Amino acid sequence: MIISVPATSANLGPGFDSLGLAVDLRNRVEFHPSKFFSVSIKGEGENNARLKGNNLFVSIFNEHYSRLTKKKQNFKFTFYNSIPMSRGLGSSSAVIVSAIASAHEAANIRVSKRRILNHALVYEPHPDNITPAVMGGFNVATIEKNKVFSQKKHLPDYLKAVVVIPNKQMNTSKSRTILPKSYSKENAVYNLSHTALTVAAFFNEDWEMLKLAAQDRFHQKARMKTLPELFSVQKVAYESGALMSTLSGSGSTFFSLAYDDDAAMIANRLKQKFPEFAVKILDFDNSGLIIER
Ligand SMILES: Nc1ncnc2c1ncn2[C@@H]1O[C@H](COP(=O)(O)OP(=O)(O)O)[C@@H](O)[C@H]1O
Ligand SMILES: N[C@@H](CCOP(=O)(O)O)C(=O)O
Repeated sequence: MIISVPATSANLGPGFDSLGLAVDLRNRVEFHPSKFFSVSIKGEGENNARLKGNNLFVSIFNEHYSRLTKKKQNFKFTFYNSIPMSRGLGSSSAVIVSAIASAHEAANIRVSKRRILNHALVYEPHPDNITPAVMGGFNVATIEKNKVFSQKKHLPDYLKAVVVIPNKQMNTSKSRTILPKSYSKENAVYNLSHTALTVAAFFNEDWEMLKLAAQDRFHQKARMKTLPELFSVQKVAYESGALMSTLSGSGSTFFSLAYDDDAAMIANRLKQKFPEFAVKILDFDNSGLIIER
């Protein structure tokens, strides 16, 4: 059995903790019961010894497996990781979602995606990454009484993501500590109206509206200042035809959305100007969590 979960780009400018979409870059896990516990990692994190001993996936998996079965069982886990860690592409959400889904599969208990999402909220209290990780597509999400309420929009094939992935890791919880504790009414209204416009533009497929809509006064600037080259990344992406260009999650990745026909040129310009950063063109993902039995 293989369980896979896509990378996600959260916030999308003004939609702090509420907007996110999924891209076609997946972490996969295979597992089966075994006499001895073992972890093998291929791809991202394969040289990180810490992940063999103290692994977020394993601790969440064990918690759910013992809750569901009241039993202890060793498993052999093989991880195939494509999502870079702490770069604003939702690696922690992917791990949380796949661990919860895997534990249910291991316990032979069928569970809805919505339920997996609500379990995931316990480990990641903002819903903007976990929602597209589970559901795929573009999502707007909120929390009421410890549950996620969300709406999804499928993303068309003629759009691509162009992502610039710096080498620098930005830990999400640390990056949240640099944000202001409160915002003025003016800035709150600014973000509220821009988030609403971004959501409407996605649902109405008014892609040309996104550049104006996806402006933020809550978090981007403060975070980008820790890696100032990101201001130039955004400028070059827009000059080269990006429809929107925002910090991905808490960074350090920069996410741009573009028409299929423009994506290669945008990526080439970004590669040329920022040879020190990885640049990838990705499809959007509309599936979210996939369980292949
Ligand atoms: N493939 C993985 N396997 C195990 N743990 C992971 C994996 N990916 C991410 N993590 C955990 O999530 C942490 C990164 O979380 P975070 O800083 O929120 O990054 P991101 O922005 O990518 O979600 C890592 O330090 C690690 O504890
Ligand atoms: N809304 C969160 C999103 C964090 O995304 P990540 O991919 O960096 O974990 C935030 O802005 O802190």
